[in-house]
Amino acid sequence: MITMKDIVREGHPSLTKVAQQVDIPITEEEKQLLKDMLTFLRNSQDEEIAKKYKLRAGVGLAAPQLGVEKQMFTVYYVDENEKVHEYALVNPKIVSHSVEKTFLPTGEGCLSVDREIEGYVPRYSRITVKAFDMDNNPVKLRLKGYLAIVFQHEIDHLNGIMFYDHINKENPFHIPDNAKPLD
Ligand SMILES: O=C(O)C[C@@H](Cc1ccccc1)[C@H](O)SCc1ccccc1
Ligand code: NI
Repeated sequence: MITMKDIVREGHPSLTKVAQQVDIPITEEEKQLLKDMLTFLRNSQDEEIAKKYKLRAGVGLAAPQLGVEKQMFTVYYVDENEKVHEYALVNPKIVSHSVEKTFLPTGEGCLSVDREIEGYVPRYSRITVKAFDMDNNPVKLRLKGYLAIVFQHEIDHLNGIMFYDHINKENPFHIPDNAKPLD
């Protein structure tokens, strides 16, 4: 079972490298890792399990955060309509995006960052992502809102980019002209 000790922290080289493309079809070992990563996210959002194993809540996890420099990530969260958004994807590419940007008014955090870093993280409001799922099927996803933000945070991890790399250094709370806070 993945716990916080398996998650690498700032300073670990995996977090600032471009991860390797994964050969398709993926191996059984890679498929099992994706399943284990999804289980971590579900566990991290379960009050009892998270308390028992001291897990920080997470809605996304990328393989480089486990020191595995492969283009793989998972997302798991339940939205306000109780809809489960669960993804385990390989070799994702943002193939198109809106000009318009958005940001979380509360800023972002990261399971690999053990400190609060304030400031707005501009993200594309809408993205189209092409990837492969864990059964080697090609997928094309059109995303907006919070899910689009989570995907961009995770895909950044596959390219060695941390959320704070997007924060304006002169004014962390600078709002770009074409950006609107996520409602
Ligand atoms: O470190 C990670 O990649 C997981 C992040 C992903 C994330 C952070 C900010 C904005 C979008 C995605 C964690 O989920 S941060 C902790 C968290 C937990 C529940 C809800 C929101 C953020
Ligand atoms: Ni992160």
